[in-house]
Amino acid sequence: MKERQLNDDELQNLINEVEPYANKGEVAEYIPALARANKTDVAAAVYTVDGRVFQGGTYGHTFTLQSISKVLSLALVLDERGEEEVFSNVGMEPSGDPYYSISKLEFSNPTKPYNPMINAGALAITDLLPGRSKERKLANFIDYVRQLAGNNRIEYNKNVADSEFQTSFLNRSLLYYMKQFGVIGGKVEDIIDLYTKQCAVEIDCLQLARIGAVFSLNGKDPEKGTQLISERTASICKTFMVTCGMYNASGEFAIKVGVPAKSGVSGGIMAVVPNRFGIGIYGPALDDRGNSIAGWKLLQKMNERYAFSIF
Ligand SMILES: NC(=O)CC[C@H](N)C(=O)O
Repeated sequence: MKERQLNDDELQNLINEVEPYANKGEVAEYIPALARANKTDVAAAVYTVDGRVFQGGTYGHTFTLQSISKVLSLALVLDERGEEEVFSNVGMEPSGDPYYSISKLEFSNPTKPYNPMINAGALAITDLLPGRSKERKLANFIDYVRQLAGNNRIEYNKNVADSEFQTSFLNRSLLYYMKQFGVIGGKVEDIIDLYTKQCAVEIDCLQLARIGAVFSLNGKDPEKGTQLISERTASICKTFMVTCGMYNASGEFAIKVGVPAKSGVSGGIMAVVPNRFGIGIYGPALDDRGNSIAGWKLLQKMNERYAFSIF
């Protein structure tokens, strides 16, 4: 088994090789609080399905989930409400457009966001989170992340949530458009409040790698063996990660790395190597399509060394 060679030193060596790429990227600035990230940070953790852990780089830091939260809210909503309800509101096709794009919404008839990994679809999924109030929905989401990450102190970062809430004009536009056509049941301001908090849930690489390991194990907790996500839901989520998880670079990522992965604008990437390990990466310098530039390179190098592409 190739991953036997993986250890902290190997991981650190690979991180050293990709660190220079961080200088070629830019941190996200459209959410003011994210603009303060340290551009040169690169960190990674690997959580194997038998519970071994490897870490390297600046791995102590926490960061916010941002778009990685989309795959977790989808998992929770699918298990709570079932496929039929979810996919009557949101589609299954990659859009090929940037995550914030509004253009395809107008051309879908009936109005339906293309998939749950772009903002329009993710906002529609947030509207379906279980709970009678937005406070309850947020608490349920955070509890869920805590279980997946194996840490019950996980919280959302209020500064990052406030900062996005005050500047989310485009996401509000997507919501108002969908509200007009009946895709959204709740109030726009409630959904934007909940969504910005969901995106601001704070995590570190190791916790993210552990969540990846749950997906690698088809939904099973790597320590307790309990089923945290149903097998069917885990499979749907992994499929969306392959087809849409790296935004409009998902096709190139499938060719160059070849595993389910989801990135966020904070610079996080969660990658899932089925039946082997979960990977959590943080590198806030982004490429022009919004993926961590060093994180992508690191996964590419890891695939070259450990041959984990599923294709
Ligand atoms: N790509 C992302 O990570 C986007 C998430 C961010 N909260 C937004 O909606 O704009």
